Amino acid sequence: MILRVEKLNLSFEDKSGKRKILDDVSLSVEEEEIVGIVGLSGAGKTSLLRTLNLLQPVDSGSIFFDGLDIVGLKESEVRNVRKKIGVVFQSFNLYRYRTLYQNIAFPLKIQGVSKKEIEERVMNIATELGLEHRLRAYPSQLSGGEQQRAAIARALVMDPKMILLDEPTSALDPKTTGRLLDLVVSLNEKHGITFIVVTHDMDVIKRTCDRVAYLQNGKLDFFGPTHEFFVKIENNEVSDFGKPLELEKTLLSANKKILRVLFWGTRTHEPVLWKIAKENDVMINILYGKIEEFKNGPFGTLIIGVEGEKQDLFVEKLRESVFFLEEVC
Ligand SMILES: Nc1ncnc2c1ncn2[C@@H]1O[C@H](COP(=O)(O)OP(=O)(O)OP(=O)(O)O)[C@@H](O)[C@H]1O
Repeated sequence: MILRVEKLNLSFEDKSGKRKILDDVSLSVEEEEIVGIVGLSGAGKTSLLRTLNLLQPVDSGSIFFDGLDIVGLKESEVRNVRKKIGVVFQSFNLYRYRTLYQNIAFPLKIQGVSKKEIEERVMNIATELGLEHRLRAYPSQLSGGEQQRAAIARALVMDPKMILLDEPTSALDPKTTGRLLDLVVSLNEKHGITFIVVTHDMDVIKRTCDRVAYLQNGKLDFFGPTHEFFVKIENNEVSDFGKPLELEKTLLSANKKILRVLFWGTRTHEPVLWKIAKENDVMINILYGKIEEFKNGPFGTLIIGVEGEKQDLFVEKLRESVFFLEEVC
């Protein structure tokens, strides 16, 4: 385990008085995991991320990073911890009057690393991130995707154990987003870096995250595997990520029973549905279907209509074989 947060509490004082922003938040992150933090705007996601890098002092609670409780450390010790935790802010925070090379080199320079080693490390990272041809450019001359990668390169150059990303795709188009997500997964797999990602973008969660933390009004409402989080969404237990597919009234009236079925992992590729329908002599009608590639396996959603005398038995058997089944009507 690389990170363990225990009973973290944070409040801010403004004109209307003291407001609780994080309420007894506890969670743990394994080494080499990618964890997403999601929730409505104002739920406390960025505040949580800032506490993890000690940019935000907390009221109470502990943060164990790499075995050490980092809450309440002296300034000199904080600097040592920050070397191991990279942060990429939503606004990138690149130095405007420094070239890309100087931006990436900056953290090494203030650590007193030799010029030769800086050159080597910056070149290696710039090449890995496809930025080697842009090293002389200033931030304003870089595209949004390049600026994002520059900010990641600057975090990466310190050889961190964990990187915190705040809304990494909010300024990117879909193609650049795809490239960035591939990069995060490859850095995670190749360098074993743990990532914690604050996002509103469900593609980020699906494609990169092993587990999801869902914050609601500063409380941790859910923390578990990505596919289980999407079941929560399908179940309408979280209100901010859109409703599951709305079914047309005409479709509903045309079938006796409508089921929403979720498959996860290798089961997604098995002909479970056809087999159980055949065994129970029911007719099925597929109204909607999709399979998405999540980081930890394929995730299938099916909406089916069922007709036949043994439809109740069919539902019972199918429920045993799939990840989630709900009778829509
Ligand atoms: N320095 C501060 N002083 C006072 N209130 C603050 C401060 N920073 C954040 N807040 C408040 O704390 C709450 C949580 O903010 P935070 O930025 O953590 O939410 P969030 O979930 O990241 O939201 P978003 O998705 O909109 O970025 C908000 O109501 C915000 O106004």
